[in-house]
This record gives sequence, structure tokens and C-alpha cells, in this order.
Amino acid sequence: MSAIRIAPSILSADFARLGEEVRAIDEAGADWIHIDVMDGHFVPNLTIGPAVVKALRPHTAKPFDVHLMITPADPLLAAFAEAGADTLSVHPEAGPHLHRTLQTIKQLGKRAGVVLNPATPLDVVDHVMDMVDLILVMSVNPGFGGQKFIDSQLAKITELRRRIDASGRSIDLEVDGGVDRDTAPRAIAAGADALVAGTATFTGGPSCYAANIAALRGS
Ligand SMILES: O=C(CO)[C@H](O)[C@H](O)COP(=O)(O)O
Ligand SMILES: [Fe+2]
Repeated sequence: MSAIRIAPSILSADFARLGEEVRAIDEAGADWIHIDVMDGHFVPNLTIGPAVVKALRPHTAKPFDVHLMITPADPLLAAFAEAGADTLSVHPEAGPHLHRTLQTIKQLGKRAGVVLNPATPLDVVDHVMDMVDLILVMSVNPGFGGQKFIDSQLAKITELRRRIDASGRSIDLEVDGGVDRDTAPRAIAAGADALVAGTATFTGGPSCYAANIAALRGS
């Protein structure tokens, strides 16, 4: 098992000071910067577009882990790639051709991720295991930060860990939603090797970020 990567979700940051917030979580030990892109259509919330991703890019050298909750995603993949995304993750429900979408992400030279909603079965990734770099298990329904971790996703994480190991490929298993000091160890025990955390990172303000991130890592 590789080291646990912590990806603070800037959805819980102070949007009036986003550049500063990104620098603060970088200095506090974040491995990736998780950026939640919502379109008010695929999910009932509206957040960040490529212009904001581009504006944040000079504030850190850490990888941008971009979670696209938009439909259709395909017309905007190039814009997010050019804006500075490192990983582009899509929901299979957001378009009719998941394989083609992942091909496009790879052609753009980016890491390709698939995001599984709580009710989405694992089988959706069976035939794209050879092309994904990351699989993200949603442990809340997408759309908002600050929700409660859905325990039933632990069994999915365990089974996904088994399938990733059996594939022989290096695929990150990331968990997103309701991850805090109590649920992080359970997600890790089930097989997660990357954790998204919005509320649990940003609670208490900048002076707490380093301790919050360390606690999630289990150190
Ligand atoms: O994708 C997301 C919501 O759709 C967010 O990444 C997630 O909710 C993080 O927030 P929190 O850690 O507060 O649950
Ligand atoms: Fe997310």
C-alpha cells in the first residue's frame, strides 16, 4: 500500500481568498488540491470554472485533482486541461461514452479518473481499468460539502481495492465526502489510498490546516 495522499477540497475554503487558501493548504502538507466543479445541472450547486482553475495555478505546484460534476463533460475537458488540471475525473452518468471521454482526457496528456456515486455499481469501471489512473468513490451524494459519510461505501471500497490489486495496474483509490478524523481510518482500512477532505481540512482556519491534514493522514 502506498502512502496516503490528502486532497483538501477547496469547496470549503474562503472563496474571497482562494489563492491564499491554496497556498496555505500547500504549506500545510496537502498532496493534491481537490477542485469541485459543479454545473447546477448534474448536481444542484454551481461552483468553479476553468478561469478560476487557471487563476489558481500559479499559487501552487501541487497537482490539481479536478472533480467534474458537469454534463456534458466532453466539451470542457480541453479548457480544464489548459487551465492547469493534472487529473480530470468524470462521472459515468454525465455522458453516454465513458470510454471516449477517458480517451480524450488521456489524449490531452492528463490523468484520467472515474467517479462512482454512492448508488453507482463498481461494474461500470470493469472495462476501463486499463485506461484509468484514479477511481474516486463518493461517500456522500455529490453537490455539497459538509455531509455525513455513507457507511455502505466501505464495502465498495474494499471490493474496489481487491479489483485494483488484481488488475496489476497502479490506480489511485480516492474517497470523497464526509472524510474526517473518525471516518478517514475506516476508509484507509477498507483500502483507500487518497482522501478528499473539505470541512475537515478547513475547520478552525489557517492555523489549524497542518494539524487537520496530519490527523487525516493518521500521523
Ligand atoms: O465532491 C464533493 C461534493 O460533491 C466534495 O469534494 C466533498 O463533499 C468534500 O467536502 P466534505 O469533506 O466537507 O464532505
Ligand atoms: Fe469532490
